[in-house]
Amino acid sequence: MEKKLKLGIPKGSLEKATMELFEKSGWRINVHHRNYFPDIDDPEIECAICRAQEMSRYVEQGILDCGITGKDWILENNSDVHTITELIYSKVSKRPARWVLAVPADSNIKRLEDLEGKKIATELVNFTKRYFAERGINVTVEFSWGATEAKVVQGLADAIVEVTETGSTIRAHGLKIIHELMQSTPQFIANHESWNDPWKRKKMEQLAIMLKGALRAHKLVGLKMNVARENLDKIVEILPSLNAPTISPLYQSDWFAVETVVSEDVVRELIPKLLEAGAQGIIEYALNKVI
Ligand SMILES: Nc1ncnc2c1ncn2[C@@H]1O[C@H](COP(=O)(O)OP(=O)(O)OP(=O)(O)O)[C@@H](O)[C@H]1O
Ligand SMILES: O=P(O)(O)OC[C@H]1O[C@H](OP(=O)(O)OP(=O)(O)O)[C@H](O)[C@@H]1O
Ligand SMILES: [Mg+2]
Repeated sequence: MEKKLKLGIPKGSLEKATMELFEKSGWRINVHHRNYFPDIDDPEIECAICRAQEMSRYVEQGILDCGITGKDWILENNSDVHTITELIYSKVSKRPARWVLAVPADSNIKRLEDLEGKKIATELVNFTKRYFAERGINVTVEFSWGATEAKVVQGLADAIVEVTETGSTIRAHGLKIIHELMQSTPQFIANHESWNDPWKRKKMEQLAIMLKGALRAHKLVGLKMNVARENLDKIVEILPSLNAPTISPLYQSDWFAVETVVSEDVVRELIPKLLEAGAQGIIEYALNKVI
């Protein structure tokens, strides 16, 4: 029988970034309008789109072999799943999402303890209840279906526990963050039984290597240049490098090709310095994966 790995892709905030990551990793996923079973260009994988909030339950129950979802929802559901690897990306940046306690800017609630007897609105009910219970603070936690920031503004709750990435939604509602409860990043998780199946494990490991490789390549570029022997030490000293740079002699000459991988952010400072130190024929190129 043909073997297939059932892979869950999160719908919602992480969907676009996840699709882009798979594309960069070497798998093209094609979503059809109003259909939650997208095509993937790998006959060994079967994709399903499902809510990030429910993913870990489906993986735990074996409906899916594996999937990607936030650490926050795995903890909220208390799911018993195997974490293959953490994948550090977000909706718009590479920063982790943060679950924070926020109150109106003029509130006299300043610390966690000030919430004793108060009401909190959140989508992350179980986690929040546990968090306050572990600290011996009595609070009422109410489930919010979304647009949670509005609830403190409307006076429906004293505080909210909400996810933030850039902070713009919190700011737009005139709220202030008084505490961070957790940071959450996407996790590639597996059902325990699937992880113990050698064929499935191999396939999941292949995915993990390529997904991590594509993430590591983000913001990294390759730099290559020609350098005369007398300038070589000077150039190597200037170069920040993941590893030592590769240096190869040019054919029948006293020049060398120097190759390295650097962060994209430093290139604009680096290239003028390299030129000044005698490098020639400098090229910068994009990287798809760094393993
Ligand atoms: N603005 C954001 N920036 C980064 N990560 C986010 C953001 N919003 C949500 N996430 C992450 O995406 C996952 C799903 O988020 P969330 O629970 O808000 O559902 P959603 O996909 O946004 O759907 P909904 O429209 O119901 O909110 C979570 O793991 C969360 O940490
Ligand atoms: O700090 P920021 O970058 O502003 O991101 C935070 C916002 O992103 C999420 O909303 P989402 O887009 O998922 O909409 P939702 O209200 O339907 O959850 C989250 O619920 C916040 O409202
Ligand atoms: Mg959301």
